[in-house]
Amino acid sequence: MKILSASQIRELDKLTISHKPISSIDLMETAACECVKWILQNLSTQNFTILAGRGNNGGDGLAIARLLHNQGKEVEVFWIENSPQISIDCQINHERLPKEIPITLLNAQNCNLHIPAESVCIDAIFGVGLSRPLEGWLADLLKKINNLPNLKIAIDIPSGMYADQPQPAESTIFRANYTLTFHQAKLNMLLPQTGNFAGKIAVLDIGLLKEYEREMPCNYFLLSENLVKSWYQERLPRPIFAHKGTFGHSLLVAGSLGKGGASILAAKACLLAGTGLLTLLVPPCNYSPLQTAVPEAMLLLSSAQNYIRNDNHDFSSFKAVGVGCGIGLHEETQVFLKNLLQKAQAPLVLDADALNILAQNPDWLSLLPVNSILTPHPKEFERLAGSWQNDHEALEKQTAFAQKYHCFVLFKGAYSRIATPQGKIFFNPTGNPAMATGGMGDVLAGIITALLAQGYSPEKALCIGVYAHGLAGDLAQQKRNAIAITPTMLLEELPIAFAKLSVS
Ligand SMILES: NC(=O)C1=CN([C@@H]2O[C@H](COP(=O)(O)OP(=O)(O)OC[C@H]3O[C@@H](n4cnc5c(N)ncnc54)[C@H](O)[C@@H]3O)[C@@H](O)[C@H]2O)[C@H](O)CC1
Ligand SMILES: [K+]
Repeated sequence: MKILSASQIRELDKLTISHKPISSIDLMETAACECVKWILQNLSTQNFTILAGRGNNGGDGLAIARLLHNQGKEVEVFWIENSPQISIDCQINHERLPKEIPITLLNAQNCNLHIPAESVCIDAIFGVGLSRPLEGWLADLLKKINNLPNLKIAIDIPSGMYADQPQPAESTIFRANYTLTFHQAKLNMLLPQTGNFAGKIAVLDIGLLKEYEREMPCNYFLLSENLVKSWYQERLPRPIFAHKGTFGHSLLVAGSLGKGGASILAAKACLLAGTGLLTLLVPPCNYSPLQTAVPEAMLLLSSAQNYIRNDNHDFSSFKAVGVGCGIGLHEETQVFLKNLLQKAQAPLVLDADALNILAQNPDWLSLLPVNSILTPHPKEFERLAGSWQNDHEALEKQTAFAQKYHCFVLFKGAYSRIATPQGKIFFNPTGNPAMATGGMGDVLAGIITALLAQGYSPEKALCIGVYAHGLAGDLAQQKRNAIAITPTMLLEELPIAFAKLSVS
């Protein structure tokens, strides 16, 4: 699914209106109907306060007010003079508002509002038409609303948030629990500095014409369940006469003194994600726990007791190699990594300390085999690529890095994003904040390595792996409504996540 810019969405809007054909007022009605459908399906609240502006986002809000009223809900409207003109469709929806709905005008002179605590607060002040940061009484009004305890829903985009441009520092933005967004999530909802204001995102289909979207140039995509399923199912069902050799032999280079757990987590994930065979290269200090916790794995031992060193093991039989989880930064481990980069014959996944070693030896980046997969969290990426002023600069750095070194860069976090050497970025919608616990990355590295070993291309292995990892995290979180989950809890759900991806 493409993540178009605000101007492309406006263009798609126009094309839909002229070619479908549908009038703009009817498109607005569809948008409002979809919002009300979502509200009725997801909330049992009786009272709603609509904050509507004077542009088309405000028009959506006024239509939502009418439709909720028609459903027997208690509705109150604050009509906010946020722009000198009233859009035509907003005016029509103002005229359509039933007289029973109380409406109060708010402007610079009169901006007092009282919202009962039990009322759900719906923000339809600004949509994607926002052209400058909110100031003065409007900014003060939003700050006041943000301090209220009410459940808050933003329509299309939280007011004050830019759709696709760098957000000026200190901007005032409506802080939503949910954002009901039309057609697609907007880029800034998926980025760390602004995304928090959107809360949970629900994408509502309002029937914009897909054939025109297809032709619009775009480098940003949101992974959809259907796309990930179709990629995963390319290698399914498993042949009846399959044997362990059919699904590849993975090598994980992981662990050091005090970090044997990382190798155990990566190993378990690699097995559950379907590698046919698994060997780990580990230091002897991790030998016993690994043999006990993961009896399925074979072990190669480093000749150094507590860390990995270059022992000239033969890696030629492995179909994929994952390196880095808990390996530490010992200088002999660094030599090992350099040697691996120079000699690797199988696709590589570089995680954690493998990335930190690269950051300490930037010259070695040129040794990265083409199409290697790097899986940094933001701090690791900063060590590799330098710091950034805002999320958009971080996105540019990620794209540039992937293109320069012809590798895939996964920037981990909420809406983890995957940069390809061709300049595309895929955002991942699965996962949740309960997954912010140590060891989650080790699990992910194991999963991606297993998918590579089974023969998926680096791009598909990475996208499927990230999606499945987040999905398993969502299943584990939902099982107990947990605030935090451990990687072990996620591992338990991994087979279910893959099973879900294996059915159409
Ligand atoms: N295809 C769709 O997605 C559909 C979208 N709809 C809704 O329409 C809005 C976009 O509406 P638009 O009239 O273009 O703009 P806004 O309502 O966001 O803004 C109103 C108006 O305000 C002015 N303005 C901009 N910035 C500021 C500012 N900082 N201070 C004061 N005034 C400002 C500017 O002139 C704007 O025009 C979209 O988000 C959807 O909610 C359709 O209803 C359905 C189809
Ligand atoms: K809004």
